Amino acid sequence: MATITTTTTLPPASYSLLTSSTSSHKLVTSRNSTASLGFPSSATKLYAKPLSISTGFVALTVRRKPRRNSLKVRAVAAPVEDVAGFDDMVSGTQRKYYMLGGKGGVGKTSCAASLAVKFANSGHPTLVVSTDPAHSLSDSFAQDLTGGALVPVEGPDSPLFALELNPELFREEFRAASQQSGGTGVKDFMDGMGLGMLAEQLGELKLGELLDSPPPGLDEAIAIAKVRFLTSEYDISWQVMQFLESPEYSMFTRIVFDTAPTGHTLRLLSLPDFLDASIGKILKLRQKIASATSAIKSVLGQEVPKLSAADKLEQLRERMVKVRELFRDTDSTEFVIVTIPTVMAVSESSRLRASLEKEKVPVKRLIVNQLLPPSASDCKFCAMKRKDQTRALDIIRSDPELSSLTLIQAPLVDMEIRGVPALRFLGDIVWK
Ligand SMILES: Nc1ncnc2c1ncn2[C@@H]1O[C@H](COP(=O)(O)OP(=O)(O)OP(=O)(O)O)[C@@H](O)[C@H]1O
Repeated sequence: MATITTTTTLPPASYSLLTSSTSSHKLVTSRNSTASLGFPSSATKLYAKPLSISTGFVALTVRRKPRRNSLKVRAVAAPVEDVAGFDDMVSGTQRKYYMLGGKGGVGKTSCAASLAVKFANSGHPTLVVSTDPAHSLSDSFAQDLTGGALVPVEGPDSPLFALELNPELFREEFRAASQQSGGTGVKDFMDGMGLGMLAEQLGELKLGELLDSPPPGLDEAIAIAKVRFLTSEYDISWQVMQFLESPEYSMFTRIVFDTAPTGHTLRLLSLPDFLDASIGKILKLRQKIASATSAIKSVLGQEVPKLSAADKLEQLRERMVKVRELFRDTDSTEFVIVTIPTVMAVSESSRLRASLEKEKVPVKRLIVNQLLPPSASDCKFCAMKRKDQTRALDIIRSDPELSSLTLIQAPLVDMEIRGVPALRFLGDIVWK
């Protein structure tokens, strides 16, 4: 048996997570604590009254004790293979980025949050960022992490901060920049080209529709319209680069992204190329306008207003190029696909891997979450479920996109993964 000692001070309660003999994990508590874990008030509530849940797989026992002394949490685990390759993930002090993504509801946030906790407990100052407009980091950590700014997460041994990106921020900045220039920015371009009416018409269309075969000869106008109707992906990429460039983020050696469900994330990843092309066209158009207006200026002697919205676009374009470089850097970045053992989820993961490959985003690991734990006596429902899951695992093993990835199998735990202690527990199972 290998013994892992974590450094944690518990509130006046004892806490134990014990697995049945079928599982290789045990988390037990004893007195003699060594370090401090500040429990969030919401998590403390969890321990306020005795609680005992036990099934074939995991038993969670929480008992209040009168003593105020620190308690030592000792995780005892049977020898495990280095399945996830966590040693490799944790080694080195140069900054690394891990993006976790997959279909909605498969456990992206739980896996991302547990990885962030594990990094922080391994000594890395860590940041966990949610790029999902429907943030769930606060729910997962059972702490209020909202507000679009860095918020310290209470609990882990080394600094862990969370950031839930605000999808409206860039849109607001862009709007402000447009207003500064005394007009609506992009619309000024369109009006200047006699395309104001077209801009209005394009405004009725959805971005996705605009992406499909733009009418010939109207490339530039379409490009403008696309950028004008910014989606949350623009906001997110903008902020990702903004915070990565900012000095206050330089302390973090591990940054974990909890990404939005597949569709959003793919749009986010393909955005740099798309914007590079679109903004390139807009800037060309801007040049044309600038030379035309300077000719007018020389005739009429009028000052041409500065188009600061266009400057903003130029800045956005530069940032997009950096985002693309970051997403594709095999030395520092990795996209971890999270899935569940169902045929539907596996099919989507296969498509996601293919798309990531197309975008040249490095992928090495696949987490199959919520696998039924081994059991000697399955009920009829469990037996059926297990059969389905085995079939899905077989599909993964023969799928051309997925079979080469390191397969990380994470069990279905019979309690809600919520709060730092539960995330630590999940992390010790998943990130071996
Ligand atoms: N291995 C597991 N065992 C038991 N419950 C789990 C496991 N993994 C995730 N869950 C639970 O499943 C639910 C969804 O998980 P989570 O929020 O991590 O998924 P998600 O993929 O981030 O969802 P969304 O796409 O909605 O953001 C949560 O209630 C979480 O506690």
